[in-house]
Amino acid sequence: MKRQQIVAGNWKMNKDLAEGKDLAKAVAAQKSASDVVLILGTPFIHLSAVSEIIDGTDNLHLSAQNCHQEESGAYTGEISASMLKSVGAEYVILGHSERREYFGEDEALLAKKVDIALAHGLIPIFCCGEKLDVREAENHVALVKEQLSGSVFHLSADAFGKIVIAYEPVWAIGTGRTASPEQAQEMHAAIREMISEQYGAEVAEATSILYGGSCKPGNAKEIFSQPDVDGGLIGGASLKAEDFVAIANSF
Ligand SMILES: O=C[C@H](O)COP(=O)(O)O
Repeated sequence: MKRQQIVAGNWKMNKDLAEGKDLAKAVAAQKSASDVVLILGTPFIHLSAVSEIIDGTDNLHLSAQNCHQEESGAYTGEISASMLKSVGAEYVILGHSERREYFGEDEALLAKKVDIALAHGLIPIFCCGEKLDVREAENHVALVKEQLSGSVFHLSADAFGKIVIAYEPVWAIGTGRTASPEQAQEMHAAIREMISEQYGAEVAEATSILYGGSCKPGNAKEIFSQPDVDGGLIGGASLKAEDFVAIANSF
């Protein structure tokens, strides 16, 4: 079965509204006619406007970068999954290392976020990945297994079949230091094996696993050519339409 190829941009906390609209318009104007699913992961306040801009396009989709784990209530400053759905988001990035590091998000909390996102019809792009010390101690595969076990392996096979996994080695995020294609392939194959053990080969074969961490037009082709790499979660390079679309055209 052919897996979905996905290139998702994570704008993080960048671009004011006017700049974000310009970026979305530029991506919409340049996008390729290929089968690649292109996702714009915008700040919350951009979602409505970007949703209108990409409405009617073939392969452009909208993602949020986080959601709260509860349905609604007294959580000042927070945004719920149903709110995201109501403004046109189809995806939500969960478990990003910056959320883990700066906002203390752990596996138990992320499991709740994954559940509520799915309950509202959002597709989680679930991030996992090790820090440098873990990689150097060669515990990276075990660590990623813990992350997946704690946050997504409680799902039924049906529910798991809806999600996207993003492997992002923390040491490669925003550092200019990319995982080598071999390092990416090793981990992606290991993740697919974990999924296979949990849900069987069919689900594992159908799951899109994205690579993230200093992915750029110059290195995307080599990384995406690995058999278990199904695309990328792109930070810095997603802020320039030309670079983002060039990455999408790297399959
Ligand atoms: O979500 C995206 C990743 O954190 C990668 O960021 P980067 O491409 O700037 O290294």
